Amino acid sequence: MSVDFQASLFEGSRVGVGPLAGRVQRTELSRGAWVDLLPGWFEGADQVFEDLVARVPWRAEKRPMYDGVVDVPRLLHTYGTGDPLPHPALVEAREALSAHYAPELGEPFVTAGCCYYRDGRDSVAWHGDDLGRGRTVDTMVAIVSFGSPRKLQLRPVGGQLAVSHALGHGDLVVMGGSCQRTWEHAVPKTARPVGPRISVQFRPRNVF
Ligand SMILES: O=C(O)CCC(=O)C(=O)O
Ligand SMILES: [Fe+2]
Repeated sequence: MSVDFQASLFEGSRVGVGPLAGRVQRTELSRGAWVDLLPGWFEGADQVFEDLVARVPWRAEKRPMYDGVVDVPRLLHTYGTGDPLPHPALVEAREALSAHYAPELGEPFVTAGCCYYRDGRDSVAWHGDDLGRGRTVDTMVAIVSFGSPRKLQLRPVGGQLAVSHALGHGDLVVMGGSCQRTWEHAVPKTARPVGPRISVQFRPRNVF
């Protein structure tokens, strides 16, 4: 096999992220919250999706509800600070996000939460990522989406649904400013026949 042929093979199957600067579109919400969007940030998102399905040690969680326990309707795994990530493209993504947002955020993204929505019955209810510092200070949560598009909805705390983004294959969304404490987000269930979706959320230290 010639070197040229090998190079063209690699070119056609590049997996990784594109540039962020000048491409991310910011929408100011109210109360000091904002959302950045970059559709199609990932190249080779198909391959990343396949690899994540196979490599992430997905687990089902249960949580207490009334006098019993119910299944959390999605599969999960969180990579903590320093844990090796399951795909080099995720390392590339985390480094690119940390570099791009450093002037505003002042610290790197360090954890990667992974969620696997198997079909339209899997979902996450309205919440803010406010169990850690997100409850009291401005921060950022960057989400990359793979697989079937699903809606990410946003509303001000105590208010009506205000923003809905169909997050597609390889898309980036970053929630910033006061978003985790003044706004809530959700991925609603859908009766439409949808395929599986994986979401990877990059967060700074002690944001979850
Ligand atoms: O699936 C998503 O994009 C959102 C997940 C989310 O909000 C969370 O896990 O905190
Ligand atoms: Fe969240």
